[in-house]
Amino acid sequence: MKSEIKTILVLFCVSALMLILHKVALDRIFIIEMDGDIPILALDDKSAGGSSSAITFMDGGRRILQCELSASYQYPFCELNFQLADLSQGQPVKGGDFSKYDRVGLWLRYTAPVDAGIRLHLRNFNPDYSDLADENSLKFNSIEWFAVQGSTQPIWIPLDNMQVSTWWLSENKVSLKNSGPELTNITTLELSTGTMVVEGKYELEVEKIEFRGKFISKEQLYLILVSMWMMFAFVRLVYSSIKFNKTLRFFKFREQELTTINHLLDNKSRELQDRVGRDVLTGVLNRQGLQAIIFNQDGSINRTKGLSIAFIDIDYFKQVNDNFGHKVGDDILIEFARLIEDNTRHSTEILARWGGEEFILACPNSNLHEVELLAEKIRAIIASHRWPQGIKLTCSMGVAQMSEETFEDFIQRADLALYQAKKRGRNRIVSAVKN
Ligand SMILES: Nc1nc2c(ncn2[C@@H]2O[C@H](COP(=O)(O)OP(=O)(O)OP(=O)(O)O)[C@@H](O)[C@H]2O)c(=O)[nH]1
Repeated sequence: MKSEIKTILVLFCVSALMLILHKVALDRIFIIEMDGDIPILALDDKSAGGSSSAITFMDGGRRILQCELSASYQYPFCELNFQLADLSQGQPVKGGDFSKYDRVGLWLRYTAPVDAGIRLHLRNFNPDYSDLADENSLKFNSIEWFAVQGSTQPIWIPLDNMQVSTWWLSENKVSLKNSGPELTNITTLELSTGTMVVEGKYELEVEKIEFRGKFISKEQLYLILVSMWMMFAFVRLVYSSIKFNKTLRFFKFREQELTTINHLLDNKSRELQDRVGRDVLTGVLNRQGLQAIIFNQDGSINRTKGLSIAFIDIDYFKQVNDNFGHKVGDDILIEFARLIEDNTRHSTEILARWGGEEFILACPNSNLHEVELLAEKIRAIIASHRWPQGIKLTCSMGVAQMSEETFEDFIQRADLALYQAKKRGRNRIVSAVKN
């Protein structure tokens, strides 16, 4: 941001400097010296059949034109003729390109019998309409102005004010394409007496003629400035978009990272929840796990057809521990749980370790008769299974179907039935009395 402000300030200063420089400097100047190399002639209307006479000479650095104007010709004139290019036949015409200048300054004094005008002609050569054999075919880019006598020096004339004389257009039958002012190949500059003249003596003193323009036009300067600012805006836009994309990519990456972490946390939390609900030794559900399945969120019991359980207890398990050691006891517990799970349907028959050597087989959609049949099947499997170390193992069960009672009362009824099974000699099933 800081560097951006710096750049804007620099651009602003450069723009201001360029505008100021353009205003006060960077001038293109061309001076026509009165006693220099440029041939300067005095011309009059004698060549057109008139009888005016003109002479020129230098006086203290000033070019003087003295003219005796006679009305014998329809358009009498005298002029100072500055020859800027060689117009000899057979040579390519190399005039001056005055289109590069904005204005011309004239340091002159004019004396006339009346308040007469004065004319400036910039004659242009263009092979489209000019013929070296005919001096009159050079285009007349002209201007005539009045109030010359006593005017402040210099007189600045904007070159945009030059116009092509209409008499010249019609005399030379110039096409529309070539009818506008043209200053690219100026061969001659003429300072001539005006159109509304009377007979008498005229004198023109010229000290200096100076053309001025700018090396860079206003339009070019504005184009450079606008391009500069547009370039800055473009670079800034590209930079911002790259930066934005980078930030976007970073945030997307972070989002992916967070999603992965969330997944991991989810899995961990599920794993922990699972561990809390499972018995560490046998891997089957524990008390908590069973209750989480049996109870709904609102505390009600999840049953459609009915909930029946078999409360299972291994017979004389203490003796197993005592005779074969706790480790064997553990292995027996693990195998006992696996055997029951292998012989039940996991989707509808849920085994949980209630504590010690006690298990509950819960059947959420079974009635008492169905669970009695299942219990009997399991009892027989346990009793006939080949246990390690040749151990003979049996189990007793109390089975019950839940009725309108609390879960605790229901378990207690099944427990009582189990107690009865133990009392009646073990390795058997007793159904709980109905509530
Ligand atoms: N190895 C092992 N033994 C356990 C575990 N939990 C409980 N026991 C043992 O299980 C035995 C249960 O004994 P009792 O309650 O007297 O019952 P029993 O010997 O099975 O006799 P009845 O139930 O009356 O048939 C105790 O010795 C406990 O130490 C366990 O996780 N591992």
